[in-house]
Order: sequence, then C-alpha cells, then structure tokens
Amino acid sequence: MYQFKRSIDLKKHLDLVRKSGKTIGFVPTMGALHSGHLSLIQAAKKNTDVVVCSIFVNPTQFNDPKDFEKYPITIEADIKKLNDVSTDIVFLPSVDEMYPEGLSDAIHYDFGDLESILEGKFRPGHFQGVGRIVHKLLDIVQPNKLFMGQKDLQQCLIVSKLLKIIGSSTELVVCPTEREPDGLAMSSRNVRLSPAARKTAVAIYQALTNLKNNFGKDLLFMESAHEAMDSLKAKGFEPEYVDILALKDDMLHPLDHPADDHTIVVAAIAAWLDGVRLIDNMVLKGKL
Ligand SMILES: Nc1ncnc2c1ncn2[C@@H]1O[C@H](COP(=O)(O)OP(=O)(O)OP(=O)(O)O)[C@@H](O)[C@H]1O
Ligand SMILES: CC(C)(CO)[C@@H](O)C(=O)[O-]
Ligand code: BAL
Repeated sequence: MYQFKRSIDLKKHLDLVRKSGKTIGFVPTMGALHSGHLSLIQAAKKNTDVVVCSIFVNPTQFNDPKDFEKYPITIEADIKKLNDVSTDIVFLPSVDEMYPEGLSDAIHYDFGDLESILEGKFRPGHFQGVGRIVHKLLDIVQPNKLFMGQKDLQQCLIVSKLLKIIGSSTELVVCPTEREPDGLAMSSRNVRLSPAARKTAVAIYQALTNLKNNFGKDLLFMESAHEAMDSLKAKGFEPEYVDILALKDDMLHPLDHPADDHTIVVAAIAAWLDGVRLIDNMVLKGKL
C-alpha cells in the first residue's frame, strides 16, 4: 500500500494512474477505522481499479472542541486494517497540508435548508467544514467514484449538493450502514462508551426498528417520534432529535402528511449517551 502525506505527491501518482486508463475510487475518513469503513473500501474495490482512502481528523467540522480533542486516533491499527483489505493508497495529510490558508479563512457553500435541519441544527458550522474538506480532497484525488456511508445520510446529501455546486463529475455511491451483532451502527465514537452504556446504546437501533415496523399502521408520525424520544429518555439518553422525514430531490422534508407510493421515508435519530453523541437512521419506506 502506498502512503502519501503530501498532496503534491499523491496528485503526481494519481495522474499516472489516470494516464494508464484506470479508474479511481475514494473513501474519505477520519480514521479509527472499523468494519463500516472497510465495507466502503470493499465497495470501492468492486467498482473501481485503484482505491484511495484518506485519514484526516478535520478540525473545521467540529463545532464542539471537546469532541475534537477526544476523537479517537489509531493510525497504526488503521494502516494495518487498510493493508489487510488490500487498499491501494492511504493519504495521511497534516492540518497544515490541508489548510495552508489557516482554519478561519473559509469560503461559504450554499447548501440551502439542508444545512439547518437535523445535524446542521445541532452542530452549527459542521457541514461548512465537511464541504470545505471534501472539496479540497476531491480536488486532490479527482476520483471517478466517491464512497460514503448511509449512517451519515445528511452528510451524503450535503456532498451530493457540493458535487453539483463545484461542477464535479465524480459519482457519489452511498453504501449501507454496517452494524454490530446487536444492531448498533458501527461508529468510531462507540469506543468512548462505557461497557454499560455500550449495552444501552442498542436502544437507538431498536427505536428505529420500531418506527419501521409501525410505519403505515397509523398516520401519527409525530406521536411515534415523540414516543421514541420518550423511551430513549427513560433509558438514560439525552436525545437531540427523532425525526421522520421524506427524502426527495436530495432534500429531507418534514413528513406532515401521508406518504405517497413513490416517497422514500427515513427516520433519523441523534442522542447523547454517556457523554457520547450517537447518530443513526433507517429507511422506513422505499429504497435509497
Ligand atoms: N457503520 C457504518 N457503516 C458504513 N459506513 C460507515 C459507518 N460508519 C461510518 N461510515 C462511513 O465512513 C465514512 C467515514 O466516517 P467517519 O470516519 O466519520 O467514521 P464514523 O464511524 O462515522 O465516525 P463517527 O461516527 O465517530 O463520526 C463516512 O462516509 C461514514 O458515513
Ligand atoms: C467525510 C469526512 C471524511 C470529512 O471529514 C467526515 O465527515 C467523515 O468521516 O464522515
Ligand atoms: N461521521 C461524520 C463526521 C463527524 O461526526 O464529524
């Protein structure tokens, strides 16, 4: 596996890859890799010739400095895991490499209403930071396909919008959420849960599954969401949102009327447990 720290070196290498007629798949990550990340690498390997994974804990997308400080870093183990699944290239830039202009000097992306709901509402500035770093990484890697996880569904929609804003021809491939055997969505932040909280954490998945099983049985979406919120609170969570939404035209809309046959319906949850913020979502109706 090739390792690059400088974008100029990675760019030169990828120019040669492109000249040889090979396609490039890209999996951006913040490291602390788990099987969810590795499933993205596998999808990229299936669909493209040369797979690039980046590991960069991007400071500009953290609205909470404590979250940034505590973000798990396991570089040696990450490199081993990437090697084990025969990743072609890992890109490990420094903050100075990615932000020579400094952290505060940012351009603004117009993501519209998508930026002010769900994650955007509770993590102000988060998606501007995601847009800024993904834009930079895309300029360096120029992949044919970009692989991202459904666990961060809103992030996928933001990146889809970013690709349009910057006129990129890269295709976004959204991959399914990998789960632990009990159903908890794999996430780098799970390692920060105490053993007791780790057991409780599965309630998020259970709440989503309940919403899915009950969807369509009545028209009381709001009530179902409130019940899910209350049951999470009773188990010791501090939920930020439990929302049921319609996915249309790369936008999530509040579902305030019965969904027609073509509408994709999604439930999304964010909740704090044991000082860790967990997110997950599930399609209740239709297919992404
Ligand atoms: N369980 C999962 N299944 C599939 N893809 C995932 C999963 N978890 C994360 N990803 C995807 O991996 C990519 C990198 O995500 P990231 O490095 O932030 O990991 P993470 O586990 O989501 O971390 P955290 O949940 O702590 O933010 C993103 O596209 C993300 O959606
Ligand atoms: C896309 C990303 C790598 C940008 O830093 C990050 O938000 C993530 O890991 O999901
Ligand atoms: N997995 C999305 C990136 C973040 O939580 O900052």
